[in-house]
Amino acid sequence: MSDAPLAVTPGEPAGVGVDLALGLWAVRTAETPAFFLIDDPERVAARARLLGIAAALTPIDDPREAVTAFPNALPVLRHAFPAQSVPGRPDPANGPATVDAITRAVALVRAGDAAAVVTNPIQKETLYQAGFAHPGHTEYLAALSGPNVVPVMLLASPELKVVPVTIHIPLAEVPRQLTTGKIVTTARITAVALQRDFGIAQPRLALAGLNPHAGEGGALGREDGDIIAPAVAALRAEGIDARGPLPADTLFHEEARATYDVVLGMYHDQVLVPIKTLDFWGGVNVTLGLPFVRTSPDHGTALTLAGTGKARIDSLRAAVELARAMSRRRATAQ
Ligand SMILES: NC(=O)C1=CN([C@@H]2O[C@H](COP(=O)(O)OP(=O)(O)OC[C@H]3O[C@@H](n4cnc5c(N)ncnc54)[C@H](O)[C@@H]3O)[C@@H](O)[C@H]2O)C=CC1
Ligand SMILES: NCC(=O)COP(=O)(O)O
Repeated sequence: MSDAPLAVTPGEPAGVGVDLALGLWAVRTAETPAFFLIDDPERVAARARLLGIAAALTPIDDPREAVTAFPNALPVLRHAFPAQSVPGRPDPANGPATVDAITRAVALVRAGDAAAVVTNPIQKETLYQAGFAHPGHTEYLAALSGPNVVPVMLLASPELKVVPVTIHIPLAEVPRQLTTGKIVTTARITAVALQRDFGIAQPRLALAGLNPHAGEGGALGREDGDIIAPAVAALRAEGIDARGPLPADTLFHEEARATYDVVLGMYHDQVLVPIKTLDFWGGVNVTLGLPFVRTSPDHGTALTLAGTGKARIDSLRAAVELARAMSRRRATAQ
């Protein structure tokens, strides 16, 4: 299935997702992986006109038509949204259809009609208002995949790979939710994925401390010694090349980056700030631990840019290319 088309979701209809899909298709080359967008063809055509993109669209009902159509027109798998989508103005009325597009993409990849899922950004607050009960794609995709699936968020760029052990929770909750078991499970899934999906035979994992100076021997916080150090010991006992807890402030400069393949950080901003600072455009969000490949741009809905033509396609392009590479690698390994 590695050369099946990629299923691209629209994300927030009032955001930049559709602009990016149109923009990427418009600058496609022979090397661009074929993809189809799950969306309303009329809505996509209207956005193309607004953007001044002379994109040909092919409405499709069967994703298998996408590969043949792609060189000549952007294949759009028909998907209805109940409310008009005004760029920059999310409407919770479109929330269920936004989530349904993700659900459809997963069903298609699991049926073998798509090689991977590439999601455009969702406006999380708007989906919460519409009743969406998951923090984001990561947890929703895991829920769609089965009861025992533990998802791990990886942000990957040529410069750096990072994994937040805790993801979308309030900062005050981090010390409460951080456990040795959670760190070990996250690290195991990460190590397996770096081998399988990125071809790194012996991945080197650097685990950041939670507190300043990794706790300074307990004087600046006890979690580093009590929770993270035992996780590192357990991982090393299993043969995983893990180091830490390491002070986070000196973990991301160039020489430090040469000493590991991935950093596991203890909370979202500890690792997303460095990667988005180093490489906002080349970064890709990947969900590890799923029975299929899922990638996404690392940025959000960029509401103020929707419909303006100013949104950069780079991160979606990187997400599409990484999805293709990962799905090919998995197919070859089977
Ligand atoms: N995978 C997903 O579904 C993600 C969703 N989000 C959601 O996106 C919404 C907005 O989040 P923000 O924190 O404002 O982040 P954001 O990434 O949408 O915007 C941050 C800044 O980057 C700029 N930017 C983002 N994408 C760009 C692009 N393609 N080209 C040029 N400039 C771009 C924006 O204009 C803004 O100045 C939130 O609801 C958040 O939850 C955020 C990250 C990932
Ligand atoms: N900050 C990363 C992010 O929001 C991505 O979340 P998800 O929707 O991919 O789970």
